[in-house]
Amino acid sequence: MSEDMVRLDYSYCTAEAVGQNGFSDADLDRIGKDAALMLDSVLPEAKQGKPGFMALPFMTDDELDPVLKEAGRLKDLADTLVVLGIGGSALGATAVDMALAGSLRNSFARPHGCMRLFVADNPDPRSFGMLLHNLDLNRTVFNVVSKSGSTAETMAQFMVVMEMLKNKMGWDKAAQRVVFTTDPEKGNLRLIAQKEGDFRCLEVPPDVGGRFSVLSPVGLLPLAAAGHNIKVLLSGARAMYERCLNPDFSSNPAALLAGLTVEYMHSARNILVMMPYATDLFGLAQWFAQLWAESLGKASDLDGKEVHAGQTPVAAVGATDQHSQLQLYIEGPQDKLVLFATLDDMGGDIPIPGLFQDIDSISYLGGASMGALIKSEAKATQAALAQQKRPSLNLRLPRLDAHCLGQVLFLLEAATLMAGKLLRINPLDQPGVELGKVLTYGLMGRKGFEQEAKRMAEIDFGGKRLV
Ligand SMILES: O=P(O)(O)OC[C@H]1O[C@H](O)[C@H](O)[C@@H](O)[C@@H]1O
Repeated sequence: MSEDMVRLDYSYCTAEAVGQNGFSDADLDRIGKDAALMLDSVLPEAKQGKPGFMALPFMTDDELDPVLKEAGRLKDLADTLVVLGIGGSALGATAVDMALAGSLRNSFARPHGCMRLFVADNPDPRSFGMLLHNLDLNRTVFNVVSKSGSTAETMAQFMVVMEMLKNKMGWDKAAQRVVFTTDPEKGNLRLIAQKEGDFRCLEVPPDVGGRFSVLSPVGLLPLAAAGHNIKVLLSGARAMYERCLNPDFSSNPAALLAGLTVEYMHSARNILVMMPYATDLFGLAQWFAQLWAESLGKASDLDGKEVHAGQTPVAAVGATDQHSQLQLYIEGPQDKLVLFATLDDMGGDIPIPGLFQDIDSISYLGGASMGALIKSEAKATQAALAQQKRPSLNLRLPRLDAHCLGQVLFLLEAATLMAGKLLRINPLDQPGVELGKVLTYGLMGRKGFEQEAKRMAEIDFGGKRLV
């Protein structure tokens, strides 16, 4: 196996490591048989690039060209890019930018040729207002990302920004500073682009759902503008695609991840904690939370039977959350599976100087390094969980670069699809989030949603009992 490969370590899911909460060889055989049936249905479609996210790693240079050209045009116009989008239209760009440029990326100047990237994903007037207040509009461009083109939060942000830009520089110049990423044919952004003419547009492939779209122009444009090598990101995803199409369960990391997590769901491990031991991977854990939650949290199975499937994802980060959540994971309810992610090469190390050698309780740190400390903590935490018969998995990344990240993104997407197939639910829709949306439309007075406004008056219990 190449040294560049992301590996899945499932040693802490075995009976040897966690007793009755782990799997024996016979269990693994059984899980493998179910997974083989699942792979029989997934692989022929995946080979055809279905569902749509399977084809994204294979975008050709011709398909990438408009993305790279647009990123270049934006860089010529400005040094700051603000993405207006939410959910799958926001989390992927944040995850990759945070991973590759660091959690503190917006606190310091970026290297030459790399735009500052802000992802404004919430219509919270306080935080959005503060961002707008601090932006120099002459040096800022905006990427409005919405597959549907109807998401209230994103459209509201767009309208606010457009008004500001228009007042400052007139409509035509303002429109040049805004690029849409949206469906090729449908939706309000497409309509506005057709009507107003001045807006540039990139396409979200119609068969790629928002939470699976990070490797489409949704994620690729902002990432290219921020200076990340999107071709290397895709090459990592391609390498993982090959491995996820392996019909042999025991060599297929996505099938293993899906098979083991679904098996744990069946034994009431209803919570999946993703806990990377790297501050800069916290965005990845948040991106994964949407992917896992929206894809697997379903009321009914493919036959319409009520199942209420799913596993609650929790985003944590090591070592930080050892000092906040770990107590619960080690001694609380036996309802969790922890998915660690660790880096073999932390990307630099900091030696700890040998100060205070007369204080035994800290002298051992002198001469060691921060990298050695965080790596020991990751190992110790997995082992400590196992001592309490708590299973865990570990995604081992050789290092934090675009190639490894491309592998991880694709692996988690493929595993999510496969988990959905094993659960016999549809992992590609999200019917449950609709009701809240239409009730909001009712409250906001949207035409055609008068019934929802009435309904809201009946079911709004908020504020009825205040203390
Ligand atoms: O890209 P958009 O159409 O604006 O959608 C943004 C988000 O909105 C929804 O509520 C969906 O639940 C998400 O899956 C989606 O990523």
